[in-house]
Amino acid sequence: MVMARKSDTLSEEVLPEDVRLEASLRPRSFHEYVGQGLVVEKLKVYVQAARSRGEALDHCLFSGPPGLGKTSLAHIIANELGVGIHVTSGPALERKGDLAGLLTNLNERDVLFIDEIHRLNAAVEEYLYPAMEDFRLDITIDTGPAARAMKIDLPPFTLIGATTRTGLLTSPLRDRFQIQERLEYYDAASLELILHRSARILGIPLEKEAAHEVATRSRGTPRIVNRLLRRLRDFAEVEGNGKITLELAKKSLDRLGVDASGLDSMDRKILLTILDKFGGGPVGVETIAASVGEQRDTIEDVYEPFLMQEGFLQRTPRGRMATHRTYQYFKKQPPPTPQGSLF
Ligand SMILES: Nc1ncnc2c1ncn2[C@@H]1O[C@H](COP(=O)(O)OP(=O)(O)OP(=O)(O)O)[C@@H](O)[C@H]1O
Ligand SMILES: [Mg+2]
Repeated sequence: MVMARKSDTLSEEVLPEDVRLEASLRPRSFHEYVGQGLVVEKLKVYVQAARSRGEALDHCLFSGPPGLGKTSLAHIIANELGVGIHVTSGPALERKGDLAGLLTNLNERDVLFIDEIHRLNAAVEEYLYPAMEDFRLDITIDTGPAARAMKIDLPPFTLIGATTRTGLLTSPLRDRFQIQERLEYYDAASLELILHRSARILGIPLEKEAAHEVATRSRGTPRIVNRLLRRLRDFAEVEGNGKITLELAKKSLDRLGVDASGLDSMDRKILLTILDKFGGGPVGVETIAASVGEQRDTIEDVYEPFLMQEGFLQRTPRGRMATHRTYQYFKKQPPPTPQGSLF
């Protein structure tokens, strides 16, 4: 289990309490899965088609920032296909034998879900190619002069891979997924629906206006919405009458370091580093990572996509740059350039 490194940011890795919470709140069918409209519409068609032909669904690759619902989708697809799901992750498959064990245990049309598939090691990855393409395993028995190559037939199955960025996959692996979908950040309306659903399941009284406030301050991410709901419940029970009201939500979110634009403390730290230490950029992501004490991958997977979508950050060939909006947000004056104003 991955432990969070810092407690003052919203967007960090999965906390142990999330694992329990998510199991109870995870949507179980397409019907319960809120948002991602176009992706879900397409998947419904593919699933129905595969079902009616009695075939395994084509291999699927889901990408997108953490907490947007990749794992949930994999479980839903298996459910809707009416097949079993076997769950593992890239780092867990250390040796070819680990993968062979899983593959030879699959039933016909089952789903094999590999989370963090970009972290598969090269030997295991190559072993996966014939399994994906021809439902076949090429194994070698014995070593040295006695070594013999053997082929094992596998039942047709569906591999579902999840990754934060498709760019992290080698192209031979990526090309073997016939279905590739990218999950986007959720709009506030979808997050509100998710909040109300979670509040209902957990029995937490939640005002409509409060739900709207939380939804607009959750970095477009269902996992964060659910995490904040839990924290607000604590505030409501200890300092209020148990109900999450707009006033309580606003006050508690401020105290949690989540501002009105939904930026958390690490978001602000990154932007301020670019503004104050590097004159607004351009500055390389490695340098930013070192300055804020975060890993480069985390900056690229978790923080940058949201900051770029919200117009706080620009990626240029020479590095990351602050935008007009960043200066406005921090109430700072953009630096003058020889041509006059930068913007
Ligand atoms: N579309 C959705 N509708 C309702 N709830 C959702 C949706 N997507 C995600 N959630 C909620 O957010 C939680 C996190 O989702 P999930 O674990 O599927 O994300 P993920 O993309 O796999 O994240 P990671 O990259 O960290 O593995 C789920 O347990 C669920 O409660
Ligand atoms: Mg996941």
